[in-house]
Amino acid sequence: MRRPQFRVAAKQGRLREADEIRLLEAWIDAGKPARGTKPPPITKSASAAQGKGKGGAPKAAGEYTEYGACTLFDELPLSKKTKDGLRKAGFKEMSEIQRAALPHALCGRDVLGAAKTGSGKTLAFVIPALEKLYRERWGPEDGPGCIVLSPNKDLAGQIFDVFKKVGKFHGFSAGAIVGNRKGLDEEKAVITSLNILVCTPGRLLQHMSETTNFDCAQIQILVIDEADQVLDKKFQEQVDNVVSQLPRVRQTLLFSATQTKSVKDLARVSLKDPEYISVHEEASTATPDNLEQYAMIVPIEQKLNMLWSFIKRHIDSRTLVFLSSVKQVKFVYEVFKKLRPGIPLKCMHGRMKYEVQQAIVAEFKESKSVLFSTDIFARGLDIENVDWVVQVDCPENIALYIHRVGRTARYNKRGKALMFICPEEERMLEKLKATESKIPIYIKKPNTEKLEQISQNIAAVLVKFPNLQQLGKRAFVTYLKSVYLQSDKEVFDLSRFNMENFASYAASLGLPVTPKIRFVRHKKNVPKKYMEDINVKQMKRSLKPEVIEINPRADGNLIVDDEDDDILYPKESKADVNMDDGLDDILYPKESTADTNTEPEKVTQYVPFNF
Ligand SMILES: Nc1ncnc2c1ncn2[C@@H]1O[C@H](COP(=O)(O)OP(=O)(O)OP(=O)(O)O)[C@@H](O)[C@H]1O
Repeated sequence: MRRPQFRVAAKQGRLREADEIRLLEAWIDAGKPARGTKPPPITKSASAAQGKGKGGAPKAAGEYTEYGACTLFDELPLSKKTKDGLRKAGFKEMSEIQRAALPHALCGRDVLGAAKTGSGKTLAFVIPALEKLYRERWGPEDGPGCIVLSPNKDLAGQIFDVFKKVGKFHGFSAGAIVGNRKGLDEEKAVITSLNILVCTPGRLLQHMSETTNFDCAQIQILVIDEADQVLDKKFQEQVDNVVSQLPRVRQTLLFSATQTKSVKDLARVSLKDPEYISVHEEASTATPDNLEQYAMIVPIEQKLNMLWSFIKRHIDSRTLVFLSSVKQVKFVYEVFKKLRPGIPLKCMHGRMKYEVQQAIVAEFKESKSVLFSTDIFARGLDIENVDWVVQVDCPENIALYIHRVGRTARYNKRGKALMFICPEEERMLEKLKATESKIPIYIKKPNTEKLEQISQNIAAVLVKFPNLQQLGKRAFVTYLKSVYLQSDKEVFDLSRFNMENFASYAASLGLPVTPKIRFVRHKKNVPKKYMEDINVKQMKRSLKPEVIEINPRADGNLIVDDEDDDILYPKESKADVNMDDGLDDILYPKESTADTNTEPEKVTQYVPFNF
């Protein structure tokens, strides 16, 4: 039994909170910015005026200041607990997006926020979420009050970490739902009691339909990070289903560096009279100012040589390398590791267990190294001091380019980005260089004298490690598949490559022969035996069994016949092979045990946390 003095202290604490909430509510109401307004530019005199009646805390009882103009977190109408959390985490001055979005979000308005990568959008929604629940006096017994949707579990984990830091002194329970299917039961046991849930739409929906007593009818605030991606067609069904189960009266905040402008998308989440906040709309570039961007025309068969030479010449850098498929990431990582470039190598992709990914990110943060990754980490991943982002494979579109390069030059730091572009995909370069794209990218000529040729060395590695040969073959096939499945045919068109390109690309991967791939078209739901194999004749005629011939019909499905189950039947509209919707182990077959870079599986699920 609690001793009386504890009860007295608890009661006094509650009363103090109630007083604070009353004061905050009055302050928020009295000083709220007019709709559609932006904060004034920061000038020295404006800064000095803070706290003296312009944007500081209330001067006297009943007298409130406008907070739309302030520059410091301390000057906002925030609870002491949030201010203490911010101070402890080292956040003092607001970034542009925070200055612009927080005053509107704090007074309960819906916000559609856009700002460059690395500009601090996370705090622009974490703070209002904490404050909303605090002012509503949300308690553990009230269940879920805030949902944050993120496109993948890694980003969910990262957002959760920010909640943990800033919400340290609050009493909410929160969790990032980041586990695999095995952890579902464990999640079910706690999810109903979490106040703040950070998760992917797929996993949330799964709980909505399978977890007894999991009720989101009281949700006060819905946040969608990377909103353009989460509202994209890949998540459409899931998001619509989730939103249909949330109350209509709620606050909604959408953020992204490349924001959706589609009215239809916005209608789907029923934004009410939202504030459109795009702090960098007038900026001359869509990418961070401190980012140097280069592109290099590199033939497909020279990409690995170029990558290797780059790594060897940047052994004192922290470099993030993007490749287009899991198989490529694994292959390049394994082979380069065997060739010992003189800098630690790591690899990361969406099929790894969450804890393994976390450990790899932590190691990458610690030491100068090269991290090979799929696009699962193109968005949101916040690692300080990444020196270089290298895109070995062409990004699917301009938005993806912006997010990939945005992994460096974060929050006023400097950074560099380099993209390899095959001559066959040069159209992408034109698109990036177009005035409206606002991407200052410079063409760099490859220095062929310094280019190390490593195909022979890779071939030797493959002889020594036959399982890598299989992996190389799969990397080859999945690369072609990823190009084939891209929707932008102006950029991605396999027919622009010729047989020699493919043969030398295979040789550059150290493969003794070009893998035999047949692209077969067939009508939907037509049994395999009736499929029209258009290439057999051509292949026989040319007597080249490794012929790759592509001749898809507009409505045709693609079959890659290489006896590799998980690439045999690519999902069409859900073409992103790296997409993580929280259901990865349902969508994709388990990896074979030959996967050498994943640690033993642990059952990971949620990471609940009581603030
Ligand atoms: N006011 C601030 N003062 C100091 N550092 C900040 C501030 N706001 C954010 N940061 C830091 O800036 C970095 C980038 O922030 P954040 O990840 O929120 O960017 P973002 O805009 O969401 O980027 P992306 O679009 O790539 O997801 C983080 O390390 C964060 O801690």
